[in-house]
Amino acid sequence: MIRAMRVVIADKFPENYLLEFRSLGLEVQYHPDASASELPNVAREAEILVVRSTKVTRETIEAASRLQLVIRAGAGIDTIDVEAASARGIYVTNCPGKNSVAVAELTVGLILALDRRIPQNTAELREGRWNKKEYSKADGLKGKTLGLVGLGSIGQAVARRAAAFEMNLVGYTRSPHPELAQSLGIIPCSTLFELAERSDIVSVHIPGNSENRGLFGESFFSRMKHGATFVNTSRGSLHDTAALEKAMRERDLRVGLDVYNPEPEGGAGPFDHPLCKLPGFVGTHHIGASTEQAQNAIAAEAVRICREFVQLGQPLSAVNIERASPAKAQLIVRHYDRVGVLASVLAIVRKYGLNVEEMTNTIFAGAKAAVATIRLASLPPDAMSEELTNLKEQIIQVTVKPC
Ligand SMILES: NC(=O)C1=CN([C@@H]2O[C@H](COP(=O)(O)OP(=O)(O)OC[C@H]3O[C@@H](n4cnc5c(N)ncnc54)[C@H](O)[C@@H]3O)[C@@H](O)[C@H]2O)C=CC1
Ligand SMILES: O=C(O)C(=O)COP(=O)(O)O
Repeated sequence: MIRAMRVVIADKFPENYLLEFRSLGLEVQYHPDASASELPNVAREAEILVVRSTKVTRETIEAASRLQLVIRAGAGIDTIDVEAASARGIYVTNCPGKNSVAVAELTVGLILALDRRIPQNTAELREGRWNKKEYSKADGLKGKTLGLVGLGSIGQAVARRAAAFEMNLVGYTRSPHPELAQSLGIIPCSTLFELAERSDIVSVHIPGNSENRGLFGESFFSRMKHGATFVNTSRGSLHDTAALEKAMRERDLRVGLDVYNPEPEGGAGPFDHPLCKLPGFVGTHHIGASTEQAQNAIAAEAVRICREFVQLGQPLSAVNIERASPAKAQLIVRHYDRVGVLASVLAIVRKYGLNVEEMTNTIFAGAKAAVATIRLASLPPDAMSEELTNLKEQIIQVTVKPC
């Protein structure tokens, strides 16, 4: 008997969207408080695993023997062992762009909070002190230069909001798009250091992958203007905390963070961080994506990806598909649509020791004939094409092309 595919949701998820998973014919298991160490057990029987920041380790991937798809209900995929998933042929997808506005709103909130010292104002009021004298000192944002590192979905959303504050915008990105930058009024910087030197406020919107680890260290902060502002709502692994502390103490750098390295697992727990006690610091609890609007948009996207997966057998936007195909040749076989034809073709390909990299089979109207496109690791010898052509009862035509 074929059992329904099981989707395990191992993080907090809007409950009304759980019904939508069920309407796809999926069996839903909801574990909102699962930790990374519980996940190998929780996901053991799952075909589809949906997570927010809960870490999906190699151990989970290897324990979940039925797993076919991991959906990161968010943007950053640094919490998932994508390499382990790829090694077992498991798709990994994220929900790009669906929480960008929420992160951009928080970024602007941090920038304003740092300029006007809103949390410090509130703390003094709570302690029963009126201190207009101290808190009357603020710069204002109009005419200040905001330097955006990363001009993807969130960087662009921040740029649009900063433009409303009449700020000047400079940007640095790995994937320059001059027309887009121009349309957003962003002046491109050719290096990260140029951005550091030109900006009054730097805001970081790049992934926390291994290449970007520690990108913001002493050499970057020492190029920032004295008294400038650094905001990171992307990942804690991107900045060097000790260098940031030094810059705060020696160069009056103001710092706004939503992300830390490390962060406590789960929703609540003790937290002791060296920057939090410094006067120029404003921070939040990795809540960039945590608005109802963003979580509904993320949940709707996770459901859409599941629907696509159930209907097509694959997600169309997995992050771990080999983009540069290793195939060197295409073997195109037009054949009769009969039992065993593809098996005969593949047996001959195997006899010649050729690895199949990709393969599709398209049926023509009436289901009498089909075309198989088999992409091979190397060009086959002429003898193989001849052998295939000789299968006259099964094969209509054989073509070989390099690719
Ligand atoms: N605080 C929070 O709750 C959230 C944090 N994030 C973080 O924000 C990051 C960015 O998100 P999106 O804008 O949606 O991603 P995105 O993929 O749309 O944009 C990232 C951009 O960064 C660029 N980039 C990568 N490395 C770079 C480098 N070294 N220098 C300059 N540019 C570089 C890429 O070319 C790309 O254009 C995510 O990877 C995630 O870590 C995302 C959502 C919520
Ligand atoms: O989407 C992202 O990359 C985030 O960092 C948001 O994480 P969260 O969904 O709040 O655990």
